[in-house]
Amino acid sequence: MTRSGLDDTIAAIATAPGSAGVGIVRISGPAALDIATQMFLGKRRPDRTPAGRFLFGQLVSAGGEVLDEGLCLVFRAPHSYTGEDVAELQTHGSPAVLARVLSRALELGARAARPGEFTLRAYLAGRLDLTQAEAVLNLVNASTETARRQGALGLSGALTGRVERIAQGVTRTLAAIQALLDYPEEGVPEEDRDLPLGEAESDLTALLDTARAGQAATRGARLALIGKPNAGKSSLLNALLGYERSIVTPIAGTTRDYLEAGLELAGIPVTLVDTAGIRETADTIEAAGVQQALNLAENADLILVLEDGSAAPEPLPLSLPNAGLPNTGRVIRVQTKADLPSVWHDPDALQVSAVTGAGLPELREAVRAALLGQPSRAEAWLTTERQADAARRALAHIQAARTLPDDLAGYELEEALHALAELTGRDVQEDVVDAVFRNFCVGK
Ligand SMILES: Nc1nc2c(c(=O)[nH]1)N(C=O)[C@@H](CNc1ccc(C(=O)N[C@@H](CCC(=O)O)C(=O)O)cc1)CN2
Ligand SMILES: Nc1nc2c(ncn2[C@@H]2O[C@H](COP(=O)(O)OP(=O)(O)OP(=O)(O)O)[C@@H](O)[C@H]2O)c(=O)[nH]1
Ligand SMILES: [Mg+2]
Repeated sequence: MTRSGLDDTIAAIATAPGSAGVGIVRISGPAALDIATQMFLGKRRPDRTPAGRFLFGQLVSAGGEVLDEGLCLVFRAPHSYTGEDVAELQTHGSPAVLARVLSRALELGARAARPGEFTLRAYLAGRLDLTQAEAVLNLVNASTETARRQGALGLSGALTGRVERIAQGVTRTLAAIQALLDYPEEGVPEEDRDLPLGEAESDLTALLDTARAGQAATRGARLALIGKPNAGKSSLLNALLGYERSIVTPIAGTTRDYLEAGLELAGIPVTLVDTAGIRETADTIEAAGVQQALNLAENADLILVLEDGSAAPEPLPLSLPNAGLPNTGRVIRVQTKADLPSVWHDPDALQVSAVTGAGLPELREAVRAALLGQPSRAEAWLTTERQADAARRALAHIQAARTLPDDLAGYELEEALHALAELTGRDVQEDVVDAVFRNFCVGK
């Protein structure tokens, strides 16, 4: 996506594909109202209508054919979502109507908008910062109440506010250090050095602690069920889902290919992944399934390791690829078949029965705790890896500054401020911005 072409007028269908009561074609840019006037016939012309009005009329083709009747909303720069002149054509929401209305707008000189281009224009006009644009994306994609709340909080500027409070503390120390470099005899008082930096460090650490929850809530989480054949993986998947999705038999090696199913768990959109039981095998097909299971475990956000409680414990013949990663809490150990007499005991394993449902609430709670932790729901969370990465770099610079002499600390604090400004998007490279907007759909 380039910044050139901001003089263009862009158009797109803003509503979801498929049939709906109403559909919207949005046109934004200097020619928006002119284009609308040529394709919308009502009592008043859009280009002679004051901002904030809507008109009723007919949408017409080049040859004068009536495509549909509908409404035209008129926005005038800078008072619109994009900050530009905007016309919204609200029609009956069928794919056929919307396709004709959009192509008429394109015929009249609009260019098809790229993904996220309306919101990009709002960002470039300074109407949204980058965390707010990311929040818009979260709102558009929100499938759970937690994701919606975080989207709304982010759009209100709450995340930027959190980041800016941290930046203020850093700026205060930086100013004191710079004054000291000019007037060395004064010395930096502790209330301008250790206190604000200590606070910035703990606030930033708390903010970073929300990143896992923020990403789980907005992007969803993948949960792999891993274990030996017959451990009860498919049965547990079915029990968590509440319906028979996966084949269960007493034969070891029933599941060969992996299988995914979605559910909402504590406000997180979760994809459960059932996998082939892990064992050494001469069967080529099964061996491929075992390899796949290990890859799925590696890429999962959380791994449920299942072991049959009614059978003698046997270590998995293959070590889990994530063992020893710093990312703790990625494994939950589950002792299955808790309704049968158990032949081993391990206080670290959760006892669950897919048959009676015993232990399922505790398992759900363990998953929730592993994915969300305890971040305050009222506060804005980091919701993207981009944000978390910037926050991590800022934290590292602040921590370095706390141990360094003043002249070197000043440099670290400048770098920390850069990273925080990247987080909000106040100081950010064009390719980073492009990467953010690439994730949007067309029409947003
Ligand atoms: N039909 C429709 N619904 C929508 C949007 C839209 O663009 N069109 N939105 C977006 O996709 C969201 C709302 N966001 C918007 C944000 C600002 C303005 C706007 O025109 N602001 C002007 C005027 C404010 C006022 O009259 O008080 C401004 O800020 O100056 C419009 C929508 C959600 N619903
Ligand atoms: N009593 C009891 N039996 C269970 C439970 N869970 C699974 N089983 C039985 O254990 C056997 C294997 O269950 P599956 O769910 O197919 O095991 P799996 O881990 O998916 O096995 P593979 O697909 O072969 O790797 C079946 O006979 C299930 O009925 C449980 O909680 N209690
Ligand atoms: Mg199975």
